[in-house]
Amino acid sequence: MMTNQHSSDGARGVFVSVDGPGGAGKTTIVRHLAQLLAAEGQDVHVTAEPSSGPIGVLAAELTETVTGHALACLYTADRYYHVETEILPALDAGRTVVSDRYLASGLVVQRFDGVDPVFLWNLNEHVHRPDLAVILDADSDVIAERLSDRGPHNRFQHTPGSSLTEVEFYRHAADAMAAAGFTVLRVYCSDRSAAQSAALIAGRLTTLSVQNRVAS
Ligand SMILES: Nc1ncnc2c1ncn2[C@@H]1O[C@H](COP(=O)(O)OP(=O)(O)OP(=O)(O)O)[C@@H](O)[C@H]1O
Ligand SMILES: Cc1cn([C@H]2C[C@H](O)[C@@H](COP(=O)(O)O)O2)c(=O)[nH]c1=O
Repeated sequence: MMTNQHSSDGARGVFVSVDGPGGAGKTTIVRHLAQLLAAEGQDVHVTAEPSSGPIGVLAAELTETVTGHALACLYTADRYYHVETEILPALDAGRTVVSDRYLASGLVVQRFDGVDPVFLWNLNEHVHRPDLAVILDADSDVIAERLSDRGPHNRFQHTPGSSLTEVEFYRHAADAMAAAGFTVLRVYCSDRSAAQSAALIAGRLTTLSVQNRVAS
């Protein structure tokens, strides 16, 4: 995977991605996190994948009907476009970018269609690294219950046992990313409220910013 070039003036913003199994609470936690960071005075840009750009809109439209490698390529194309047109410009403007789904989702979701994780990893090889990749982890029974209360968002969440499989896929993705040198924060969110998970992430971002200031 590509490593990022950081601007030498230290003005570039911080990029945090939040991924994890369906129903783990990504969207809810991102909302709390954005509020916390904004309350600290940060200029926060919340985004998501699929992005609202043309490839993201197409991917979202086709998710129920297109499968496998073709869909993986579409989501990865959206990711590269998302980085180029939205994430990097926001970071260059000094904003804190929080993405609801990013690379780890790209390493996981298409595995439900049988796509080889090595293919997914290679496809994403040049994706911009988040400063902090948060991966939510949870007891699969807890998130299966949250999903059934809220209702599934996509075909991947209809399969019985999908929560257990997805938890395992995200653990594998977190291990692979950590082994490749990503800064990964695993947040176990079965027994934490969304606000508590967001506070944990915000705390880690503060530590990272202090470390980066000391290092520069
Ligand atoms: N501790 C918790 N943390 C986060 N969400 C929780 C928690 N407890 C219950 N929920 C609820 O779980 C449901 C799923 O949350 P959310 O939609 O944020 O998940 P998600 O990971 O974004 O799901 P998806 O991948 O399907 O979009 C919501 O109704 C949310 O209110
Ligand atoms: C990034 C990414 C997303 N998807 C799919 C999975 C879902 O159908 C949507 C995301 O919607 P949600 O409300 O956040 O669950 O996008 C995918 O298949 N592959 C990906 O890489």
